[in-house]
Parts: sequence; C-alpha cells; structure tokens
Amino acid sequence: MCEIKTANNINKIAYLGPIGTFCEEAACKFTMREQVDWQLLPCGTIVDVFNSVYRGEVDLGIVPIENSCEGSVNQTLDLLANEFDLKITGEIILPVQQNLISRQGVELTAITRVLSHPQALAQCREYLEGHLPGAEPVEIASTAEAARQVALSGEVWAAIGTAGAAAAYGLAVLVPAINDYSNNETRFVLLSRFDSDCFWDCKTSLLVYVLNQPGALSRVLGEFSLRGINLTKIESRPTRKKIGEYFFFIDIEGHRLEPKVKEALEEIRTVAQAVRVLGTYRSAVKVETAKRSVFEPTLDDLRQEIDMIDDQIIELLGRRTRTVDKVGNFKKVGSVRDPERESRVLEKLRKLAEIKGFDPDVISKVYRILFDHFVSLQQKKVDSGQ
Ligand SMILES: C=C(O[C@@H]1C=C(C(=O)O)C=C[C@H]1O)C(=O)O
Repeated sequence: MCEIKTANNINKIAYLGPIGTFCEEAACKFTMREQVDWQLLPCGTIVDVFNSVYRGEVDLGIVPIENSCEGSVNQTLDLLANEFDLKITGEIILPVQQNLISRQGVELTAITRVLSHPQALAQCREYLEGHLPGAEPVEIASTAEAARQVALSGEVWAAIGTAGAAAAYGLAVLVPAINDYSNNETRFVLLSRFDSDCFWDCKTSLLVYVLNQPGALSRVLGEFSLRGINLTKIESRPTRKKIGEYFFFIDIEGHRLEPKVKEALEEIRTVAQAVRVLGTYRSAVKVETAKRSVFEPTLDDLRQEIDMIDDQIIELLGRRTRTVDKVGNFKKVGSVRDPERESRVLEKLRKLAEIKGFDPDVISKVYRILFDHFVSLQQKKVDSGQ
C-alpha cells in the first residue's frame, strides 16, 4: 500500500515527547500497522521534531496539526510554511481523552495550578472553569512534560494529559475524560524528506500563496470545484510579510499526479504567487475513490465528469443571461446590437479556445447563435419598455 522511503533502512521516528504524550500514542498507532520495527525517539518540542527529520537523524517525524475542537496547531503550520522544506507522508487521527492527573488522593479543591499544553487546556476550558475555578492554568510544551513537572514539584498541582503520562510519572488519574466535547480528536501528520508512494485512498496537502486581490482565492478554489475535486480542509496563516496576506493550507482528495489534480495545479500556478505540494499520502478517512487506482477512470467516472461539466456550462449560461439582461437597461430602442463588441468578444474567445484545447471555429458558430439569442432578449426588453 503506502511505502515510506527510509534512509539506510534504519526505522526511526521522532515524536513530540516526553514519554506519555498523545503524539507518542499516535506514533505507536502508526508503527503497529507497519510491518517493520520502528524506534521511537521523543523530542522536547515540535521544532526539534522538524529538525531531526530535516537533518536526516530520523526517517520520520510525527507532529500534531489540528484538533476537532480547537482547530489548527499554528506552530506546525508555520514551520511547514516558513522554515522547513519537508513532505507530509501520512496522517493519523487519534481520539483524545484528556484526564486530570495528580498525586493519588489530592482533593480537587486544593489544586492551585493546572499544567498542560495550550491545546489541552483549551479543550478542557469549561471543565476547569466549572470545577477548578481557583486553579491557575499554566501552559507547558507538552501534556507529558506537564505531568513530569507535577510529579517533580512538591506543590499541589495537577496536569492534563494521557493515562500513560500519569503512569509514567507515578501519578494517578483523578478525573478521566474532562474534555468539554466527547468527540475530541487530534490529527497528526508524518513528516519526511521524501514523498510517499501512495496510490490509493490518497489526499494531497498544498500550500498556496495568493496576493490580496479580488477573486484570487476564489479562482484557486474554482479550479478544484470545476473538476469535482473535494476539499477536506482550508486554513489560512499570515505570511508575516504584510497585513492581509495569507498562506492557504488546502487539503484535497486525490493524488498530485492524477490528471485532474495535475491540471488544476497547473491552472492555479498561473494565478497564485506560489504553490507548494506538501505531499500526497494515504487518507486516514476513507476517500470516495477507495481502492481504485486514480489513474484508470472507468466509463462511469468519465461520464460523471461530463455530467458535472455540462451542469457548470448551464449554470454559467444562466448567469450570462441575467448579466445581459442588466446590460439591456443601458440600451435604447434601435441600438441594441453592438457588432464591434461582438467581434472583440469573439476574437478573444477564439484565442482562449485554442489555448484551452477547443476548436475556435466551433466557438464562432456557437457564439453566433448565442449573440442572436441575447440580442433578441434585449430587444424584447427594450421594446416592452421594462
Ligand atoms: C450584452 C450586450 O449586448 C449585445 C449582446 C452581446 C453578448 O451577448 O455578448 C454583445 C453585444 C451586443 O450585441 C452588450 O452590449 O454588451
């Protein structure tokens, strides 16, 4: 299925540690489904994970990228966009249960501080306000590091984290599942220096930089919708260059080399300032094209695509009708037809047709019919004096 290229066959995976983080759970979930043995290496920070992959000290890194309740992990997005030219080669979605952990027997009312990763604190905000209003929330680099610090301190502190972290640092779970929303899930991504060889159930992550101009983002998105390519995520981050300028992280279903995706990317490159393919990898959630090679569409697939294109043509003709009708408001009796405008439009469309792979002579025939139709609509409007 998805082969992940490794350097010198040493299978090392760096994760956001220390021992007992959700990231470690995600790494275990990944290594369990692989045929080979992996050595798990905890790192102190997300940047350290990126660095060890980039330097080739490990084959893969695993970092959190988004949570179903709290949204994106901005640091991961910013490192991908600005600092490291790395590939995403896989994803893991993990149900996340946050637990209140401390020394056995500690009374909730006595707790003065609650330590955890900012995402974990945010996921339990309502619980903390309702049950531990007097305790000060303190942000720590990871949930497991928070548990470690609680264990080391002599204070009546608690941490929020995994049951594994509680066990690893000699603490107890005082209250299980304190996350405000029960369907709390975190998505982790695998980082590598190489692309994955995934051809089934694929999704592709992109980084698109468009200037702050009217319609720029809409043209980018339009290229996907035109081809029936489903977006599974879109998220923006500031470029750090100028207010109002953003990078867009866009995840789509499909392979980067699949003809319709390739074509969409080629078009987008003509509108966007920059486009980077962060990676094509196996989706953790079943994709519609499940188990079928995206490179061999069936007759049904192709006919579905034609149906969609026809729908879009009709949609656009409807819009053209409404716009021509508005132009009719500027027309006076006797001067509806504008042959000069028609020949300019036609000249432009013939050139465009050539570029887009359509016969310009057919365009001339079709547009002669359309112009006659639209002029007669305007004529009726002008004659009726509406
Ligand atoms: C819409 C207009 O009116 C008429 C219809 C045209 C069209 O369908 O594109 C073009 C020129 C006119 O003959 C216009 O003047 O722009």
